[in-house]
Amino acid sequence: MKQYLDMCKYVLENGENREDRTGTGTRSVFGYQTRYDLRDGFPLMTTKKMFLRPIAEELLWFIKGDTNIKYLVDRNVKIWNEWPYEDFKKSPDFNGETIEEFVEKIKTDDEFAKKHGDLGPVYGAQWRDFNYEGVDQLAKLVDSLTNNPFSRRHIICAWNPAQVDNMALPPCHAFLQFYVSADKKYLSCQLYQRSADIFLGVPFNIASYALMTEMLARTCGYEAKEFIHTIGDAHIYKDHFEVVKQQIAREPLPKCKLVLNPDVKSIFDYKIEDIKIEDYQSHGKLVGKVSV
Ligand SMILES: Nc1nc(=O)c2c([nH]1)NC[C@@H]1CN(c3ccc(C(=O)N[C@@H](CCC(=O)O)C(=O)O)cc3)CN21
Ligand SMILES: O=c1ccn([C@H]2C[C@H](O)[C@@H](COP(=O)(O)O)O2)c(=O)[nH]1
Repeated sequence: MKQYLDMCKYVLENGENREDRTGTGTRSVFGYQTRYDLRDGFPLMTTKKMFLRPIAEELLWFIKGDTNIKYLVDRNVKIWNEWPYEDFKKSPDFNGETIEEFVEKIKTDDEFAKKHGDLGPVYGAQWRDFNYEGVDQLAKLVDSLTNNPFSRRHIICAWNPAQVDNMALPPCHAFLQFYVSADKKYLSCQLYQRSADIFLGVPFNIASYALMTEMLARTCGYEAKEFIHTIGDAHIYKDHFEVVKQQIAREPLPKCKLVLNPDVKSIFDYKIEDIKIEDYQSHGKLVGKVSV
């Protein structure tokens, strides 16, 4: 995906060096947009090795309306573990446990998971029960896509100013809008992401929303067309500069194919085994530290 590599280059060459909340330091550009055509393949990064499973599990977790990492931990998805662990370290229950011990306790002790595994009212809560007031944005979206295709209000908003201070991490991919083509054949999705970790987060975010667009398209009677990714603070962490340069030097390979179980008729019914990719070719893995 050349668009992604162009963005990496653009930020390295034109970004400003900035301090950031995590203390790592970034190079950053404000405002950047990329478009991915979903008709010619699925946009899973090919210039480093990726796995769709953690991305799909995280999306199913959002769709369920779940906000506790237990669901992810039980499925060996590690991407959210650091955040509740940081909170746990500050709690009176903390006894010097390592993150591995913390994760093991989440897996085996339900009471512990309930108390220390929740991220607060993050994505899942806002999507399915906005402000804990019963507003199911995802169900409303499915209804409007099905019954009012040309609406300009096909929106899901995860940014909730009233609850943002109670979240382990305020939403990054915050505002989503969908668009049905004039011939009612295609569905496109645009995401506004306020803050984007270009090396670690963005490849996840692109694949996640491309997958969600495909799932919505197929269950609402459309074909997925485009994913448009609009970013506010587009940044590369300083400790990712070298791996990003390595990645830019790699030639993108042909995109893989997404295979969704055609028997699933509702976005709420997908299970992990209904989601597969075929013909995925990639360069080798590239590793970078996550700034917490
Ligand atoms: N600094 C930062 N960057 C992020 O991308 C990010 C956050 N924080 N906080 C919340 C979530 C968690 N996300 C993450 C966290 C870790 C990986 C990561 O380590 N990815 C590895 C593979 C990990 C795996 O498959 O288990 C990678 O190579 O992409 C990716 C996204 C995205 N978000
Ligand atoms: O889906 C995600 C979630 C998070 N990120 C990145 C963007 C930033 O680097 C951090 C969040 O820090 P803030 O100080 O709250 O902006 O996580 C991402 O890229 N994608």
